[in-house]
Amino acid sequence: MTEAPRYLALIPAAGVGARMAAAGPKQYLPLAGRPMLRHTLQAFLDSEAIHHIYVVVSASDGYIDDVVADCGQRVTVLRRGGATRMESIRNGLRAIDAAAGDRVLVHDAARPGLTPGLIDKLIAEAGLDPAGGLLALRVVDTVKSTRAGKVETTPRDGLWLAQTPQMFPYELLLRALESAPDPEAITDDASAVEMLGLSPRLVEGHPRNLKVTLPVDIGIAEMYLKQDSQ
Ligand SMILES: Nc1ccn([C@@H]2O[C@H](COP(=O)(O)OP(=O)(O)OP(=O)(O)O)[C@@H](O)[C@H]2O)c(=O)n1
Ligand SMILES: C[C@](O)(CO)[C@H](O)COP(=O)(O)O
Repeated sequence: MTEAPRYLALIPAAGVGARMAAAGPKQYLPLAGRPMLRHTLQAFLDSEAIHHIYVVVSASDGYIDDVVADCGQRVTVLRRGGATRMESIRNGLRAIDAAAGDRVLVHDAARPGLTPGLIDKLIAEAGLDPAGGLLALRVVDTVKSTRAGKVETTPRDGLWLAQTPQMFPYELLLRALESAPDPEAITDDASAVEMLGLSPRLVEGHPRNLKVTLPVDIGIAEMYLKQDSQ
């Protein structure tokens, strides 16, 4: 009988938040009374499917110890952040205690609206898929392109916006990131896996799982997080 895989979370949290332009890294901004990253961690702590949680931060990070102080033994901090998201993830994958069949769920620290329900849905629908899977949203607006030097409309049918978590067998993700022709140009983990000719499964996500990127996103994320505490 084949054993069920272990599910490990890997949270890249070594960015500087240039587009947020706050006084410090955006993953530590207070949202509904807690640092953003603490909300993100809570979704994984509340999912019984998650065996262990790894957080990748920069070597000089001065905030993380306070944030994980009450998280217990299921959280490990890796001070191995790189210059790009992909580099931070690659460094993290090389450092975690993972076996061949384990699945790794990579999730942005900057998506604090994730819920245990969304994690469990991703695992239920794609947990055993050999090509992995990710949460994503169907495009609901009309899409314009200016790439050809003029305005063109691209049919939205079949277009999705990638969210995280993005989940893959450990060995596959590491191989994909180590063999990608230009890993620094890749903006999500699934792209690296697609370059190996595989087709990760798309699982319908939720708007509350937005990536907090610009100052305007703070209020939206807080609205969802405050709803949870009512
Ligand atoms: N060198 C980097 C860059 C990003 N990230 C992480 O990757 C996630 C998604 O990246 P993004 O939202 O782009 O965050 P930043 O890189 O911090 O933002 P910006 O691009 O505006 O600087 C974030 O949780 C961020 O902390 C990381 O671990 N290491
Ligand atoms: C991985 C990601 O969250 C998918 O939407 C996103 O691409 C990462 O953020 P970035 O701003 O593109 O680095």
